[in-house]
Amino acid sequence: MQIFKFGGASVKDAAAFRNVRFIVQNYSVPGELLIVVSAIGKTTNALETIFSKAHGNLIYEEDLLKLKDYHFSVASELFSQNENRVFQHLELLFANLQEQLQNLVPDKFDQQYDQIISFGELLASTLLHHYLKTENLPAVWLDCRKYIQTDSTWREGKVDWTWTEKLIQRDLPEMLSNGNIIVTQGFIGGTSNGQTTTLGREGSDYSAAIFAYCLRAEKMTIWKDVAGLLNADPKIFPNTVRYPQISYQETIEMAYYGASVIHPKTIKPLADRQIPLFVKSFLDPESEGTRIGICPHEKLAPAFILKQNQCLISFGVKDFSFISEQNLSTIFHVLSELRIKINLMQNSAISFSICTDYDPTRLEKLIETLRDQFQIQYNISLQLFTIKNYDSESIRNLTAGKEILLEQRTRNTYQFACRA
Ligand SMILES: Nc1ncnc2c1ncn2[C@@H]1O[C@H](COP(=O)(O)OP(=O)(O)O)[C@@H](O)[C@H]1O
Ligand SMILES: N[C@@H](CC(=O)OP(=O)(O)O)C(=O)O
Repeated sequence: MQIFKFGGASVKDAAAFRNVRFIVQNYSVPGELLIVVSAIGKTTNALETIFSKAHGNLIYEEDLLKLKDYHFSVASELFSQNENRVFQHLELLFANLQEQLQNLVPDKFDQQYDQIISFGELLASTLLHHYLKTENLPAVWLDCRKYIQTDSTWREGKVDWTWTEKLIQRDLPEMLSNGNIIVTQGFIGGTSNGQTTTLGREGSDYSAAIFAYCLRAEKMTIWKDVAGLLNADPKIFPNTVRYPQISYQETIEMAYYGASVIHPKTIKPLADRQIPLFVKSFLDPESEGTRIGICPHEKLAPAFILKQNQCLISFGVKDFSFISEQNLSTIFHVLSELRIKINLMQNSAISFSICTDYDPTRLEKLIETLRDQFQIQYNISLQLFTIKNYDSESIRNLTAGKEILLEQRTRNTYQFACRA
């Protein structure tokens, strides 16, 4: 059996849904397919805006209506009005969403975030399930919150692998053996007491990998708007090249450094069970794409990765002592408590610097906690560039004209933070 994952871009309108149906019909067999789908288009961003407005007691009704219109306009193009079960389902979901938005309480921000933001995937999977059925495909809708079990680390639920695998193995092989195509949600999971969690933004690739792992799938395909895994994001860098095949190791590093085409957590479950991952274009499904798996280490074209909106923080010692392991341990402890992830770090005799994603709330807490012990300085609005498998020409071309604040080079990887 295999797993298909369709992201927001591949289900952004009615034509995109028709294309998904074409791919399902032509590249899979009923009884051997589980589909993971993300929220349509930019729905998750829209839900984040609605949630933060509702939480701040601001007017959000217009945004909610726009989101509802978007879903109903896609539905109206796909379904005739008299075939109304899908419309009822969408109405119910929006009524539920509205009710939850009206009952937010001031604390529990992250917990409530998950309950609200998860509606995107519930809506998208409802649309896709009904649409495939209308097209005479044997689709069944699966509530993945009953299968992907997580702890209650809101916004980044940690998967309970043993329990998740047990539940999936208990029910899904039988559902598939009855000839069904399972349609489920990406990005979301559930706790043992029935609360919804999310797995981290852009986490649907990871959801698909969880299902692939637990079902010991033969392969998994993520359908994207690009020709495969390229050596850079074509929206940012000109003249990209596609990797026809690439190892898990190389891919996991690219994802870690910020290649947003694959969620960084996706690779490990697949590599653990040696399940190949295909990145293919939903715009040109016949084309070869990229195969990620066990493969010989060839010399790869340099890969260019850009992380935007970075913050460079420097911790200086206040007396004339050096940065010690004791200091570092204090800093790391606070970073871990605040869930601040380090993208790059470097120390000198009297200071320690890190580059992280800019999050004003977390930064404020960090400074508040450590200001008595360290002199803290920071710069925001920075870019972090990484070149994997660099050569001197790629470094020269990329750094030209940039004001570099921090740089680092290992045998295979060159990184620098600079002003945007
Ligand atoms: N190395 C890369 N190769 C291909 N695409 C990349 C790469 N790095 C970033 N991207 C971007 O990833 C996008 C696809 O990922 P994403 O938007 O998350 O898809 P979806 O939300 O549909 O799953 C591409 O449109 C491209 O702009
Ligand atoms: N909808 C979620 C999860 C996701 O992975 O979406 P996509 O597959 O469109 O990147 C998000 O936008 O974060």
